[in-house]
Amino acid sequence: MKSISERRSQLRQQIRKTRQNLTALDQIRAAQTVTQKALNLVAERHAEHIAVYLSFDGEINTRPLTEALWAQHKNVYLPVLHPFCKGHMLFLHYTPETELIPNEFGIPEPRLNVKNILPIHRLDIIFTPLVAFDRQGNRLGMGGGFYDRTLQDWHHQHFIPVGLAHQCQQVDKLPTESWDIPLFDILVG
Ligand SMILES: Nc1nc2c(c(=O)[nH]1)N(C=O)[C@@H](CNc1ccc(C(=O)N[C@@H](CCC(=O)O)C(=O)O)cc1)CN2
Ligand SMILES: Nc1ncnc2c1ncn2[C@@H]1O[C@H](COP(=O)(O)OP(=O)(O)OP(=O)(O)O)[C@@H](O)[C@H]1O
Repeated sequence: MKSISERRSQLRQQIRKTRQNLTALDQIRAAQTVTQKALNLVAERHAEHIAVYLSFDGEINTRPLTEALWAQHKNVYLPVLHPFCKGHMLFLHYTPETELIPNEFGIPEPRLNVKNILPIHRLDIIFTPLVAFDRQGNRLGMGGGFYDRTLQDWHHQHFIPVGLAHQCQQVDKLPTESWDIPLFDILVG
């Protein structure tokens, strides 16, 4: 019998490969569907401060959503790896003028500037990347535990965490760890 962590890393590899193999047309359609669902949720929650992420590795493309949010004069934020608190993230204001520099994983992020940090408790929605999810709303990420740490205890906070995913990322039941807390919702494209 394989350990939970072995099963999680095997699943991570398998679904990342499937996701990377989606066609350009699949990607465009999925992003359109998810953008519409996300904008509906933003309106329903009267959300003003919204965290997104810059997509890579076949993740749902958040660019159309980001541009729609800017057009609605919403405040948009991106995760930035914490410079010395290993495994933690900060959320920085993101505008079309924001200068981006690649982090240690090659994902572009805003240059760290204390003036642009928004404390997590002021966010209304955190749109969350994920590799795999199940019907219960559990998520499996890239394996760094970054979002796990940010989202722990979210029921006692103001924001809601909402995953964005392709249909092919759904599994029957994820092998979960003690720190996994189901998301508020997962929008599927
Ligand atoms: N778009 C996006 N941004 C994000 C995340 C994400 O999942 N998606 N993260 C969500 O947590 C954080 C970054 N987490 C990551 C964790 C591992 C790897 C990665 O590529 N790992 C390599 C091996 C490790 C290495 O190169 O040091 C791999 O798996 O091949 C990338 C991002 C913050 N920003
Ligand atoms: N709430 C937490 N507090 C402390 N450590 C944690 C927490 N959540 C996860 N970790 C640590 O982070 C590591 C990676 O966790 P896991 O495999 O669940 O990441 P993931 O959900 O795939 O990644 P991510 O959240 O970055 O997308 C684990 O080995 C675990 O020790």
